[in-house]
Amino acid sequence: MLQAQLPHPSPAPKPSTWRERWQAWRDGVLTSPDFQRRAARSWWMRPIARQRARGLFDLVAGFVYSQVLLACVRLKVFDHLAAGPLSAAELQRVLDLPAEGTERLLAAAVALELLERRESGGTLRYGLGKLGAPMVANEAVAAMVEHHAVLYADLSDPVALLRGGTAPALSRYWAYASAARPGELPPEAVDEYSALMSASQPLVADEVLDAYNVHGHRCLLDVGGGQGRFLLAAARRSPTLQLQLFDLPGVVPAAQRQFAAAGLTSRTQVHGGDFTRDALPRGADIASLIRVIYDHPDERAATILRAVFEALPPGGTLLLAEPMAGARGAPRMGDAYFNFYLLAMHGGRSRSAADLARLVEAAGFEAVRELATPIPLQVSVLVARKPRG
Ligand SMILES: C[S@@+](CC[C@H](N)C(=O)[O-])C[C@H]1O[C@@H](n2cnc3c(N)ncnc32)[C@H](O)[C@@H]1O
Repeated sequence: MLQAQLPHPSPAPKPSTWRERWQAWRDGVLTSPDFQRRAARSWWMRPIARQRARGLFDLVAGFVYSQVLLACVRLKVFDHLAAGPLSAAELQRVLDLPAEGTERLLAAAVALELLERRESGGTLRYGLGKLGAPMVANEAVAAMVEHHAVLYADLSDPVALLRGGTAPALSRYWAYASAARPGELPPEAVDEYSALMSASQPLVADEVLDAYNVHGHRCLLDVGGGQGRFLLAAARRSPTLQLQLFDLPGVVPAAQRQFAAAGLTSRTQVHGGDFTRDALPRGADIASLIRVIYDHPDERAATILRAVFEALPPGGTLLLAEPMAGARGAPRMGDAYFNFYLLAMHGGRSRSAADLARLVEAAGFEAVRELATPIPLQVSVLVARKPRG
């Protein structure tokens, strides 16, 4: 029905260059059912045809795969197998599932390489697969997997989301993203996302701190530092480093509790405020923005970067880390995943390292460079300097 209301696109312009003519010919060939049938039957084209069919099927079935992982996380399947493989009957008992549900889950998890079938002495057991093994006691990924229930609910009508005008649950979850005055949000509005960020911070902190050595610095200001997990990791690397955290007032009590529990209160200053309105604390020679800028549209991102610039002394260092579009080996992460996630969240943008470098330079920084991280899918890093003169 809706289809009938869509305007017809105007006819495409005739291809004029050799490249456009070749692309038009290729589109015609690849969309032809006759070609697809012949490709699947030809011995030399079959591997390509199968690979494409598999790729397309994976896109169609992606949600099911995610839910298999969610079931494994909720049932703590990976943790149950951490001590060694178990039979289906043993797993059925610990998972408290009916026999058929157990068999189906195990078959799906094996197909997705989360688990592995292992036979020995005529007994079939299930052990950790190559994708399941890193999930053992992995609080960070488990928290993200659980969190995706909110995102997937918002994505149930992706066209409505793209058209705007919906009220995605994710934008309520990240209360600051659409609040007129985020500085007035109470702890109840920020606690849930802050706990998620804190739980997932181990995916990021070591990558960033391996890429950039904070040892030579005196004081690190983490802007939008949440509950302080990144600063705690930095403090472990550099025992003399002074720590400053700036985040919304609602986040401050939880951050203070974390520093007190780690015995770091005397090395730490925690400041509450709104980085789009308030000045940031002075005194640090390095400031970090970890998973902060991608939450915000360009104008607000520029305001935050200028606030950081103002807070640093001449020669001060900016450390900016977040997942970036176009990251090496992870083309889908920025342009597909974060692009839609940030749309549902409201107003953020997945940016490439080059886009971020332009924003950083526009705020006044110089000598912007990208540092290599082992897993750019998780985080990429830029460093820049405030001019000395
Ligand atoms: C995506 S979280 C990242 C938290 C932390 N840096 C990390 O990587 O775990 C963004 C952080 O920015 C903070 N934030 C958002 N808007 C803010 C504002 N206007 N002023 C100060 N902090 C803000 C949030 O409270 C949150 O802690």
